[in-house]
Amino acid sequence: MDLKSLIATGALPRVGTGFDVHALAEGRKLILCGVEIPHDKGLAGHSDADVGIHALCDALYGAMAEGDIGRHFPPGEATWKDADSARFLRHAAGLVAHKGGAIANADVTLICERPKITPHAPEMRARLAELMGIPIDRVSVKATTSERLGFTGRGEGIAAQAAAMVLLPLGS
Ligand SMILES: Nc1ccn([C@@H]2O[C@H](COP(=O)(O)O)[C@@H](O)[C@H]2O)c(=O)n1
Ligand SMILES: C[C@@]1(CO)OP(=O)(O)OP(=O)(O)OC[C@H]1O
Repeated sequence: MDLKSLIATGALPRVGTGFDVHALAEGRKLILCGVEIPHDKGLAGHSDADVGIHALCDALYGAMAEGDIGRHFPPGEATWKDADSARFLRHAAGLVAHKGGAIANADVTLICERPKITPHAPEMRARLAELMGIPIDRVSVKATTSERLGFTGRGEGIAAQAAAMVLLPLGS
């Protein structure tokens, strides 16, 4: 059902949050929120390590009380080796639709000193919106440094946090 009809039926707005971290390593592509970004290092992981998408998936699963990404795609399982994380986000969004719900909005924050995220944010928003099947004006991608503090400040890794609101029929 579309968002407007769900609101009219008194569907319950449910919020979810997600957080993820991946280490930066030489010889890896940097893929953030579904977009490949030119950088001297990429994120290490079993999958493509798209930290933004992983955090967003957890926000969607959390909003539905459906566990986390590792429950749906067990860590280290051979099938997910170098997997495109787009697949995980399509699954999370598909589960919302399967329950008769809709995604109201999503907001991702990437935490790193480098690369600069803002120039890539429009493309990231467009990709996330496409994968979730919602309009781009309901998808936000932001960035912050950690003022050179901690592992993100030292450039050892990138962290992401996400929030999403989902409307679900009552009782689902
Ligand atoms: N990797 C990043 C980090 C930050 N930005 C942009 O810079 C602004 C200021 O960041 P502070 O951590 O100093 O508050 C931030 O609001 C972003 O617009 C960025 O593009 N990429
Ligand atoms: C989706 C998975 C699958 O191996 O991807 P990873 O690259 O291992 O990423 P992580 O965020 O550490 O854990 C989630 C995993 O379930």
